[in-house]
Amino acid sequence: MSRSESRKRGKFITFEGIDGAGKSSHIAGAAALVRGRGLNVLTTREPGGTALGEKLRGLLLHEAMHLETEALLMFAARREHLAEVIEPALQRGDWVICDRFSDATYAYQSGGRGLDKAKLVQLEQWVHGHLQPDLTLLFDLPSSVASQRIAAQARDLDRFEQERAEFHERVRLAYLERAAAAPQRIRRIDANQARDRIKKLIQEALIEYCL
Ligand SMILES: Nc1ncnc2c1ncn2[C@@H]1O[C@H](COP(=O)(O)OP(=O)(O)OP(=O)(O)O)[C@@H](O)[C@H]1O
Ligand SMILES: Cc1cn([C@H]2C[C@H](O)[C@@H](COP(=O)(O)O)O2)c(=O)[nH]c1=O
Repeated sequence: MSRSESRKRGKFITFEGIDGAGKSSHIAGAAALVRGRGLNVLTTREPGGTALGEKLRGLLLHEAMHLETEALLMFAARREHLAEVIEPALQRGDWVICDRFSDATYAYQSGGRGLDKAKLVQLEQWVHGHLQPDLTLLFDLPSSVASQRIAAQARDLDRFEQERAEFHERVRLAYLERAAAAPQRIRRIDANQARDRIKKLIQEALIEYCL
């Protein structure tokens, strides 16, 4: 067995939630906590995280497309991301904190857009049947509050952010369903509270589950 094979695999942590839930604001802090324990940690995002994935992200966020094309491109970007970034890091023993992963495809493409979940189960099996996040932090927030946060940013909105409130509520419900189905992996965080309080909840979850 080679030295890299015998090394303990790093932890894979994902952050999820509807647009504007506040998850990205906490990724650097979570990474700092892990680094503070003497561990290497890499932060990344989906869709994206590789040169090709970032090009696909540009298309996904800004070009109209068939909903199956959208789901396939999400998984194509993910395949590249896993091969180029996530799996090598975990094998080195590094931790990976990823802003969204496959729970987002279930929530947005199935919950939000209505794609048959069975198709996503097949794609997930194909692309990462052997790997699931160790811990997923689900930032849960009513879509009305999330839209106010996005509106306050005063910038151009992408295709998903431009969707109606009902779309975002369906996405939220789909996330909550996934959390109920996998309580050992997905921890719901009430994102409708002060950043400091949320930071503390994240720290508690990381320590309890992984550190
Ligand atoms: N707890 C909070 N209370 C109030 N505003 C917040 C809170 N957390 C984040 N925000 C603000 O809400 C906006 C969205 O935050 P952020 O970009 O972290 O969300 P996100 O979940 O990553 O959204 P997206 O997926 O759309 O990128 C930002 O303007 C951020 O400053
Ligand atoms: C991974 C993934 C993402 N999405 C959507 C969700 C968001 O609206 C954007 C990404 O933007 P963010 O501001 O960086 O969160 O993409 C999706 O629909 N399906 C997915 O699998």
